Order: sequence, then C-alpha cells, then structure tokens
Amino acid sequence: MTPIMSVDAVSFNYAGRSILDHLSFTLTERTSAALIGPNGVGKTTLLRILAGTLLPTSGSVRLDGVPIASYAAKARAQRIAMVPQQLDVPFAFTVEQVVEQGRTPYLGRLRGFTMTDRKAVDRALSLADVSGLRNRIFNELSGGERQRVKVALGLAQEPRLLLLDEPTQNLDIGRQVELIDLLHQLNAEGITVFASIHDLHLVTHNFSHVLLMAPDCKVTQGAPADVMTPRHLSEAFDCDPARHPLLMGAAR
Ligand SMILES: Nc1ncnc2c1ncn2[C@@H]1O[C@H](COP(=O)(O)OP(=O)(O)OP(=O)(O)O)[C@@H](O)[C@H]1O
Repeated sequence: MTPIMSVDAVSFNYAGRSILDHLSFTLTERTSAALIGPNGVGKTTLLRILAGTLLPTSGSVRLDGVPIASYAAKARAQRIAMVPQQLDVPFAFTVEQVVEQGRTPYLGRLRGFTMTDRKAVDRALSLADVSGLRNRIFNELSGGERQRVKVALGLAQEPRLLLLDEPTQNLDIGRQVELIDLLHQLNAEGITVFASIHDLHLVTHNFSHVLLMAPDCKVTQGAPADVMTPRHLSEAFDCDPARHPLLMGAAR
C-alpha cells in the first residue's frame, strides 16, 4: 500500500475563518477515496489545496514524498488533474478542442501537438465515453454530457492522481454507475482517485477510504463502514436519521 499523497497537519482559513484545522491523511496509490460533507464545509477548498492551486495556511502536502509546492506548474499538471464542479468555456469550442486543452502541460515552445497527444486525447474521449460528442459544441451539451467531457479533459492530462469535484452531479443513475466503473478501471490502470461526492449511496461499496468533513473542521476518516454510520452522518449533515432513508440504512 504505497502512499501517493501525504497530507500532514494542513490548516486553511478564508479571511480568518477556519476551514481546515490540522488535517492529516494519505491517499494510497491505485485506490479510490471519497470526500463527503455538507455544502460549504470545505471540500472544494481541500481539493484545490491537493491540486496545488491553493496554498495551505500551514502544514504540508506531498506527492511521492515531494512537497507539491516545489513542483513546477507543468510538472504538477502532468501528475495531478482536477475535474472541477464547473467548467466555463468562453467560446464555441468543440468537445475535442476542450479535451485537447488537457495536453497543455506537455506542450512548449519546442514541443507542438504530436501523435502522442492525439492518442491521449482519443483515449480520454473513449474512456469517458464521449467520442461520439467530439464535434459537438461544449456549451450546447446537457449537464450530464458536460460532466463526462470534464472527466475526459482531466484524463487527457494522463495524471497519476485524479481529483474530482462532485463528478456525479447531473448524471442519471446509469451514467453514475458508468462513472464509478470508470474510476475502478482507472485504479486498475494505476491512477489514484479522490472524489467529492454528494450521492452517499454510491460511496459505501465503491471507495476504500472515506473522509467525512463536518462543520467546525471535524473530520472522520476510515473505511466506509466505520465512517458512514447514522451518528456520524446525521451529526455532519445536521439531519435527523429518522428523516432520511439513506441515514436509516447507513452502515451501522
Ligand atoms: N475565495 C473565497 N473567499 C472566501 N470564502 C470562500 C472562498 N471560496 C470559498 N469560500 C467559502 O469557504 C467555505 C468552503 O467552500 P467550499 O467551496 O470549499 O465548500 P464545499 O464543501 O465544496 O461546498 P459545496 O458542497 O457546496 O460545493 C464556504 O463557506 C465558502 O463560501
């Protein structure tokens, strides 16, 4: 069980408001971990810190034992991809053009778009099952279609660690299952996954590790059966277990 990312005593404040307080955990190579918690608790903030686009107030984040702050932006983006909740595409780009942006970390003054990049884009489109949409205008797609294109964009970076911010939003149940299958497939191909998920029913059997963020910087983490208990969930989400079928049917 090799750790790919180690988070050690990370704290973060927005204008003095504490979001993370001495949070520590590791992500194990080739596994999928889930990040759950109520709206506004800090899930996106944590993902951005892991992606290296936001600096923690204190503590350290290491990728393969090396502080992520010491990677150059391109080197970091060749290793870590972040699939955001929302992707704003200002022009009438096609799906293919959007996904090609994922190759940016590999391009340079002396290195144009090559066959390797073309193959990576084709593979990403295929894995996310959006090859059939490649010539469609991204901004004209449905929410669920856009969701899959965003995943393809992340995969085009050929990362070792894929961070996903609510990847199942807008997906119908069939597409949710497909996305979960894709995450398992990525694990088998050597990619580590860390995803924030609001659909708690998807978490129990599909993720090996769960981080539950609750208000006041309280974090419970471990195996799904130990974390996803009615007590932990009802406290974190401020919801009476008797009022929600998912909480009644939680692990214990
Ligand atoms: N740039 C910012 N400046 C100040 N406060 C911010 C900033 N970005 C986010 N916040 C606040 O920090 C808190 C955590 O936000 P974050 O987006 O990380 O939550 P989240 O758990 O991802 O929420 P959701 O489930 O609704 O997507 C929220 O209260 C949010 O309003």
